[in-house]
Amino acid sequence: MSAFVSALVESIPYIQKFRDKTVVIKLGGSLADSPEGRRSILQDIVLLSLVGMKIVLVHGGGKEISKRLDRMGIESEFIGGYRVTGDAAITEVEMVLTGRINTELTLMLNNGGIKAVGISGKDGGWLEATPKQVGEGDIGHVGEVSNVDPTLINLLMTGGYTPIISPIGHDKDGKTFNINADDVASAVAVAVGAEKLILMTDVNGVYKNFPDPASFVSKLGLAEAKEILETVKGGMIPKLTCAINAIEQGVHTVHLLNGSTPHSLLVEVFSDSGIGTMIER
Ligand SMILES: Nc1ncnc2c1ncn2[C@@H]1O[C@H](COP(=O)(O)OP(=O)(O)O)[C@@H](O)[C@H]1O
Ligand SMILES: CC(=O)N[C@@H](CCC(=O)OP(=O)(O)O)C(=O)O
Repeated sequence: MSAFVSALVESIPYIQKFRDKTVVIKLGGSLADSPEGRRSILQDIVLLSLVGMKIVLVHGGGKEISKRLDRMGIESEFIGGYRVTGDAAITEVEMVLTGRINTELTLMLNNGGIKAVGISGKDGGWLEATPKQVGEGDIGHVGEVSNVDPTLINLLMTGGYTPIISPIGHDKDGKTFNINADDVASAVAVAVGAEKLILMTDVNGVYKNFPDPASFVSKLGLAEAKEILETVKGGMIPKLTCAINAIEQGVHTVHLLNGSTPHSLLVEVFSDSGIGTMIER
């Protein structure tokens, strides 16, 4: 049997298992410098949708936001992996996330062969937030998810549309919040009862001692994930935190994957071996 046929045959049980299941995929902004990686992820998403999985795509955009803020003369400062977001920054953040990245991904997926609809948390008012307390107190317009109403997302999926989500939320007074995209993906995965949450980033997954390749972890239970959370740094803090929260609230598995590796998404979902870090209860 050719390798091509073997791979197709190996994928049969996975296609059967995940048909009609909801999978939330988060695309990290760290992949902005890898257009090839991004294109292969979007192709994979088209394929997963065409074989019957219900995909919800949540995107970040940290790198592009930092570039934009730099051009505007606004300094980027992070506390615990979260961007301090003042009044001047929030307008730029929303413009990059909802105005640019969301529309670009939506267009690429529509041209790629599935029906995609871009939304932020403001459309239909489904994503409510409160000020996030980090360190000393709240850090401007940084939001913590306080409520997800999954009605709009479910409506889109039922109608055959793939929701593409920009992580911008709001409160009842009309204040706009910049929410970490991992946090939004995790909250959405819980609210829609997702089978899987897949976080695509620019590293292979979780390392016990980053970046020592020998310390890479391919499978983590909940207790071990909590232990490792004490040692990870930067953007891995919100990522691992939200992976743990998702599992504790009913999502079956969370996968951390390197989006720069071509078609890592297909390999992770459709093969026995997997390629990233899988976290399960
Ligand atoms: N223990 C660790 N394992 C893996 N990555 C880590 C670890 N500690 C810190 N990191 C950093 O976390 C980054 C991923 O977070 P982030 O840059 O926010 O990605 P994204 O934009 O995809 O959300 C990696 O590029 C890496 O530099
Ligand atoms: C509060 C906060 O930190 N928000 C993030 C939102 C974008 C994001 O999460 O992008 P990545 O997925 O690329 O990290 C930010 O401003 O960078």
